[in-house]
Amino acid sequence: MNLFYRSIICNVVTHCNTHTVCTRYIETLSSSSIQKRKYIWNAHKNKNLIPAIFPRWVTKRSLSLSRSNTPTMDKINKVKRVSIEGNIAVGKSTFARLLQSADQDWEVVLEPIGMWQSIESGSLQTTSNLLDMMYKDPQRWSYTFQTNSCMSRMHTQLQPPPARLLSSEGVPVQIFERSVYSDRYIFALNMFKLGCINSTEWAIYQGWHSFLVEQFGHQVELEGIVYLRAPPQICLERLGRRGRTEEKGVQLDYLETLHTQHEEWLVEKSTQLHFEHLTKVPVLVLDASLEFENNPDVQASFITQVKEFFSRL
Ligand SMILES: Nc1ncnc2c1ncn2[C@@H]1O[C@H](COP(=O)(O)OP(=O)(O)OP(=O)(O)O)[C@@H](O)[C@H]1O
Ligand SMILES: Nc1nc(=O)c2ncn([C@H]3C[C@H](O)[C@@H](CO)O3)c2[nH]1
Repeated sequence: MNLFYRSIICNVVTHCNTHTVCTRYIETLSSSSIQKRKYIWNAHKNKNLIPAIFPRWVTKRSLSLSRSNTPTMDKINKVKRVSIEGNIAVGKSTFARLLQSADQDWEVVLEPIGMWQSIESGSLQTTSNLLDMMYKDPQRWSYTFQTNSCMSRMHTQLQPPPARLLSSEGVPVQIFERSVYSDRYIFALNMFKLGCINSTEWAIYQGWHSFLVEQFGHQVELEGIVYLRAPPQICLERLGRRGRTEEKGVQLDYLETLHTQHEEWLVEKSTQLHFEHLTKVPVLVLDASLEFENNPDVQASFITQVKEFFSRL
């Protein structure tokens, strides 16, 4: 199945004009997805839409795959994909940097927050800070924010592993800070529960999220999740110390709702998931309330646990 999806991408690149891209893609979709074909075909007819949707998501990964032969695909498939999940300011980026320096076979991909803070809008070369807009007026901007954050996460998860990982003799791992899954099962769901995303927006979000995750198949699947767990009160203190301007209005109750979402998805497993593989992904829970930043003993213990976890995936 993995090779199946990856061969689609190779076809896309080999025939790089837009018309062929669409035709090839449509030909290779599963025979039961009539509706999906119609959707893509209609998109294809709108000449402005297609270049914006397909090639940007597939280009980077596909360029490397187009030159690839079966041994290279084997190497790509050997790279495991893991996400780091956890509440706001729990220490994911700090932990990710620690992992990056711990092992040459690990490649960390941080959350693209800079993109959300600086969205190019219009021809006047102005930028909008969507993160700020979302925090200031969540009712108005949450759906837009989730659309953008999920697209950027999708893009991130489709990036090919660096050459260093492909030539690794050990256990190469791509580590993503959050994922298309936390986008839906933590943030978007939380915003829906808080009434910041209405039921129509929620239905639309879920529709395209399922569609995209299913179509990209194994390329966006994770082999493991590391959950950094800490009480919301500790996250609030760290958030305050970090002092990111957009987050000034974040209150404890918001962090508590996000904490509940994490617990339901990753510990209690009571969140209703829509992807079979996701229900089976192993989760490593680490006690992130420990002040590990300046404590080499805690750091060493975390790295040992992570290494052991990765080796079992
Ligand atoms: N284990 C820790 N102990 C004490 N302070 C920490 C710890 N981990 C992170 N910090 C501090 O907490 C703040 C938030 O950390 P960081 O930016 O890594 O969080 P994050 O989870 O990546 O946040 P976000 O959810 O916004 O992406 C930083 O100031 C960092 O120095
Ligand atoms: N609403 C909402 N949806 C998301 O998918 C999402 N992902 C991250 N964030 C916020 C948390 C931090 O302030 C900041 C950096 O993580 O961005 C999000 N907010």
